[in-house]
Amino acid sequence: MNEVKLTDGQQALVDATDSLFAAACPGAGKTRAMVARFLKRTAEEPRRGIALISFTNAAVDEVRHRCGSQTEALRTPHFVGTFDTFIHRFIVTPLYVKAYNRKPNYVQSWQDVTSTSFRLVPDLGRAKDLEFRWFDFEPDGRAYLDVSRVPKTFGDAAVHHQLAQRKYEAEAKASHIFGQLLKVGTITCEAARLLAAFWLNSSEERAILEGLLRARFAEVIVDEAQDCGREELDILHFLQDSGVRVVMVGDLDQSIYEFRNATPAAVQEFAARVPAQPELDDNWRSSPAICAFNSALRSGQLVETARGENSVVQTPVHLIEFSALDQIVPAALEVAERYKLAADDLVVLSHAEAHGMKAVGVAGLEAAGSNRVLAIANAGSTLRSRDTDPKARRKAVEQVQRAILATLTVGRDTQHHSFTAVCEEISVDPRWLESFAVRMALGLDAQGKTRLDFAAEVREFLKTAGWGDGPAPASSDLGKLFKAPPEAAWAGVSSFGNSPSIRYSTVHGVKGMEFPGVVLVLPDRLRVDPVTGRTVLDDWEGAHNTEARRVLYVAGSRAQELLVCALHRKHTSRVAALLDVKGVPYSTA
Ligand SMILES: Nc1ncnc2c1ncn2[C@@H]1O[C@H](COP(=O)(O)OP(=O)(O)OP(=O)(O)O)[C@@H](O)[C@H]1O
Repeated sequence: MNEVKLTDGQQALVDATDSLFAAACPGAGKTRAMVARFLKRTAEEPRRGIALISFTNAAVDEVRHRCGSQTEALRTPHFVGTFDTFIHRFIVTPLYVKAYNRKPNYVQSWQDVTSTSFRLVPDLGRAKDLEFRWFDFEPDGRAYLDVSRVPKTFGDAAVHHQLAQRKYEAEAKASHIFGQLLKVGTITCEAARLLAAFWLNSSEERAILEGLLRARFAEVIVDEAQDCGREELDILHFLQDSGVRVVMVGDLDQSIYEFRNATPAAVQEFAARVPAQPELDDNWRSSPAICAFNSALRSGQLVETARGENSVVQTPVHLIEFSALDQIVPAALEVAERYKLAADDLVVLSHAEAHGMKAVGVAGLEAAGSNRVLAIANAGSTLRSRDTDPKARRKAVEQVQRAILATLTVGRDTQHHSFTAVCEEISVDPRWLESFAVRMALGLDAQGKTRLDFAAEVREFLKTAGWGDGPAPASSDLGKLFKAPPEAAWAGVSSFGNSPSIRYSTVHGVKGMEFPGVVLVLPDRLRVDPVTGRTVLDDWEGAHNTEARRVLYVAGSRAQELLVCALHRKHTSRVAALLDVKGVPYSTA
């Protein structure tokens, strides 16, 4: 087992006997403390379980890893998993089985189910498909179209106007599809949350669940509790009311999932009502200048102190100015060099992926559109490049899997079914499909080939591949499904080979992670909030606690030794003035 030394503050979280909400600064060792508590509590509770809930699979993997050899703690009755899995397994599945007499099949998102892209009849003209994610659903399945989510690319002004006019029709259709999905048991995370909320409102179902959960769990620990949305808070309330101890730890300023209903105000309100609210203000990750930067962006009173090995690092925050995004990396590398940091130590972070990508010189994947041949070319180069992040790799493989699945389901009605359900229906092992997709993507190299040649190669590969015991595609379908991509899109393929010399990610993609150096990009045009009319710098200057501001805080607080703010020249003086006021040590040299 790992020898873990805890500070007094961390130990207090481990030993607490009441429900609590601990507010912690970045790098406070939240996960370390929560894992220590989980291991202690699982050893103490022989019969009932302890649940440790995180929000992402990456966080769950990290917790599992940190449990080391103590695998007893990972077995039933205990639980380590995401909030979604908890909701599925312990709330929705038992009640769904009772209501429908069959097991539900969970999928990640609406996009995994074909029928959630649909068209109206008669059609809206030259428009793309309508998408489920533009709708909000009520627990009873009623749908509401949020026109602000309909992208400009959906169609021209006339099409948008028509959609607004036929809003009720679109909502009725979405609602109908939702009902179909529920009936066949295809449930997304979002639908599961709705169902959970629906059932928690019924006293009969509540009584059933209360009995089940109280018998099963003594305690539920929630890491990164700031990410709780309304539904999760309702569930935690319910658990508390059912006599289950609830232990939460989080940093409200790292709440960056407003699009998922996570609002720090609601979490704060919840926190104020739990019996204990300890604070952790020692930052074990970052240098004093980075801690000062964090405190300058924080909304609450907490002031953090650098405590770890980087507390002796004197490096100020560096401001570098650019007028074009491709100037950032050379300037950042030059600063890094002064502190003996290399390209590998750095990550470029931006709110929108496109800015980070452009800064490091990567061609956009979205160019792939819906052309399968292009998706396969893309996937090959993504997998071959050492530097692409795991999410991009997974996305690329998924696109290839979809392309293969399309060849095996020609003429079948798969639209209401998830990826896994389709595999099941045509007897294809999802793991086989994944490895086939990877083999195919790596086996075909688009570099230096014409679009027509490469498309022919893809068809040939599929024609001659070993399909094992499973179904094989009909060669007559291959020509239709694997057409050569348009010339303009193919031109991007030639730049695939140039892998970036420096990592990049969105801020959302690096939550919970840490890097020796962070390069935080503030581009030319900052997003203007449609409601407040303010940009992130307006928010910072006006002391408005908004998500845009918290995104900056999450980004900066990932840095251990060096934080470089890469600012479009329009913003330099404003940021410098803010750092002056807040007393953050910085350099523009
Ligand atoms: N008591 C401690 N002594 C030494 N190092 C520690 C201690 N606690 C945590 N650390 C180290 O500090 C760093 C930050 O810890 P961790 O990532 O768990 O923090 P966190 O609170 O989850 O951060 P964030 O919320 O910002 O993602 C890690 O490198 C961790 O190993």
